[in-house]
Amino acid sequence: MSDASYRDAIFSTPLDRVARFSFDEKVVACFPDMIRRSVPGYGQILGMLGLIAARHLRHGARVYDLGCSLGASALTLAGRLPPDAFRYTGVDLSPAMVARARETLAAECPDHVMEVLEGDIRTLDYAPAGMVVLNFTLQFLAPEDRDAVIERLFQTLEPGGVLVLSEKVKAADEQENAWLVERYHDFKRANGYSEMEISQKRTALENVLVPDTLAGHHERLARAGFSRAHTWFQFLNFASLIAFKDA
Ligand SMILES: C[S@@+](CC[C@H](N)C(=O)[O-])C[C@H]1O[C@@H](n2cnc3c(N)ncnc32)[C@H](O)[C@@H]1O
Ligand SMILES: O=C(O)C(=O)C[C@]1(C(=O)O)C=C[C@@H](O)C=C1
Repeated sequence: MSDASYRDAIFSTPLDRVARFSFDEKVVACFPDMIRRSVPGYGQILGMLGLIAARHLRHGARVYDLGCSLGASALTLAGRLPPDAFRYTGVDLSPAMVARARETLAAECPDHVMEVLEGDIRTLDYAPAGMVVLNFTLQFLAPEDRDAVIERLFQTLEPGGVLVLSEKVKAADEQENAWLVERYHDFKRANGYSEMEISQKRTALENVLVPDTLAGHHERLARAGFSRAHTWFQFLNFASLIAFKDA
């Protein structure tokens, strides 16, 4: 994957009009670099997926990775679990992402059962699954569509199944939120992004990536039927939750 991946310079020159952020070919070409430099804890969250699957996934069960982008979660799972331990189904709306994910997975994990579907996670016809990964994807759905997707995922999970939900979050307290966002921008500066890149990306993501509060996520999971959910990771304004369906 790294061979054909470029440094993210998408917002490095001044733009007359900053377009809405979209997962097009330009983003696909630099996505591994973009997400690593833009999401605090991304590598750690990915690394834990294999350990969580090793503990919670029924042997041979299906794993859905919704908004799978280039299939990074599939690569981590394949690095931890043998081929017969799970069947992977990645789903993404972006044709460019799907094409690259298919190439990568065929080349890197030829012995694992890996499929990547081009589709919308709001309307997909789901098959029963032991684990669902929703890493930095729910935040891109219109807020009014989120409840129905989480309810659908609850129904899709087998008894004893788990949902891993990672998201950019906002703090309910205004001052706390401002502090987190400022330090997040420091994090981006430290990772080599300029003021112009930070500000143009922020404009491009306005009304496209709409974060919920952590409490909002927990309430939605409870409404959908999950009996328990924990926040197991937080780094600045990025967090990951695990939700359990009763066995
Ligand atoms: C930030 S990326 C996810 C990163 C990825 N999960 C990872 O860990 O590398 C969000 C992805 O969600 C996809 N996406 C957005 N809305 C979607 C939808 N309604 N159905 C399917 N995929 C969607 C985008 O195309 C994009 O690839
Ligand atoms: O750059 C930002 O401000 C982000 O919120 C990072 C973020 C995300 O959280 O999904 C936004 C878009 C890209 O997909 C990669 C990372």
